[in-house]
Amino acid sequence: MIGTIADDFTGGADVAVAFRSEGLRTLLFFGVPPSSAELPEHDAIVIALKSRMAPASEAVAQSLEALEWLRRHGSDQIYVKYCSTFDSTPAGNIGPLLDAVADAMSVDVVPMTPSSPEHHRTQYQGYLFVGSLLLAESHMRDHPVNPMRESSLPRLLRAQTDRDVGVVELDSVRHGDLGSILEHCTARYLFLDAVDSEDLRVLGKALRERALVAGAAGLARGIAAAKPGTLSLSTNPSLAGRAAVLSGSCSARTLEQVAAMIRASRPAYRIDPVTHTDPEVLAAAALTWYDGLPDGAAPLIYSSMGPVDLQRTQEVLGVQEASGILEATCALVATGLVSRGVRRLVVTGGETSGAVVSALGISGGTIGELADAGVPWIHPVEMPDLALLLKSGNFGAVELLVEATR
Ligand SMILES: Nc1ncnc2c1ncn2[C@@H]1O[C@H](COP(=O)(O)OP(=O)(O)OP(=O)(O)O)[C@@H](O)[C@H]1O
Ligand SMILES: O=C(O)[C@@H](O)C(=O)CO
Repeated sequence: MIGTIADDFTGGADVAVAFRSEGLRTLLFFGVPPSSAELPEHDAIVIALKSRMAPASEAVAQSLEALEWLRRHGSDQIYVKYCSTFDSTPAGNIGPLLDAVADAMSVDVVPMTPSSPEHHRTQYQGYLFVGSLLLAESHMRDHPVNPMRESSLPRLLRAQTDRDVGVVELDSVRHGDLGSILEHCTARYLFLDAVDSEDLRVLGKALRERALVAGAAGLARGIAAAKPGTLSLSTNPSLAGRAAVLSGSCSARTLEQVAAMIRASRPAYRIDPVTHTDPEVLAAAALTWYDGLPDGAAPLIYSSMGPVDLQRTQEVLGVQEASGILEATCALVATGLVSRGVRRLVVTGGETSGAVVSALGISGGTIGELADAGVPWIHPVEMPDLALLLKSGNFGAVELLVEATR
């Protein structure tokens, strides 16, 4: 049974879809479940944490708790899911987190790759590409909270760990003896090139019995394909009820999706943390605006903004402070929307989703139909009449928010 530790909530949904797409019965939890949790039959468990941007010590503690829970509940393989654009800071948290998990499991070599061709992320000669651009030349260069200014995966990881880092180049992935490469590897971390889903399937086969593997949803799917289940993804939407979008991501694709909502003449309300810094005040104003909308409106409430405005806000308030204010505000707005009858709630951004899901008291959910690649509707255990779409910052078609809330 594959147990996965994902470093944010949208990433948890993404990797859960990867397992479900290969027919695995997959349970998705937000945070570490209680020991007493009764579990339905399953082939994979994903525990999504809010550890990506947390202080490294906190991220490590959360991950070790998740690891212990997963091993106690029958996981014989652990997958550490990080972002397909390797979102992290020079201090972590990918390195510290992997160090802690690998040490706890006494694992010598951790094979991995962020390659996720479905999301246009590929690894070649140890470099990470987004579409046809190197990571550091892509939109990730100006990511609002973790700008990525380096494209070499070994260099990125070496800044976060003292352990050795190696690369297996594409030619060896395609034509080499991966078993022997892994057996003779002296590096703790081994980045495996993969540029298409066939490469990931080859890797999945080679890694299906490894105790610990890491990467994004692409490799997770490769491994699942090597031990597929029998479930098919739901294709029957059966989604209904009042809809709203709450957007806290400032990623490039989200900005385009927000613009599409405005172009589609959806009622839109912008939360501005510079005018007020009290989340209660900001949320109350947004909800008062919502209360004035006509029945059936499917509005957008957002703080998403482009890099120039964002930088100005961050200079005035501080990066962490601005995030803290807005995440707390989104959490309050989400609670208010659900109590007012919203039944289809779309949230953009991993950190924002983490704040919202925690505020709603949702401990997990089942994976429903896909709104887009890696973006499933989630049906929360505690609120079966609510459908939740947690959208990764850079995922989805430009019209995704409009379409998902029709
Ligand atoms: N106007 C703003 N000013 C400053 N910070 C903002 C603003 N709007 C949003 N933020 C903060 O930026 C962060 C965005 O991170 P989040 O993880 O939600 O999105 P993302 O990084 O695009 O998503 P993902 O991790 O799924 O790719 C949040 O902490 C959010 O509160
Ligand atoms: O891997 C990705 O890109 C996503 O699942 C993600 O982690 C977004 O936060």
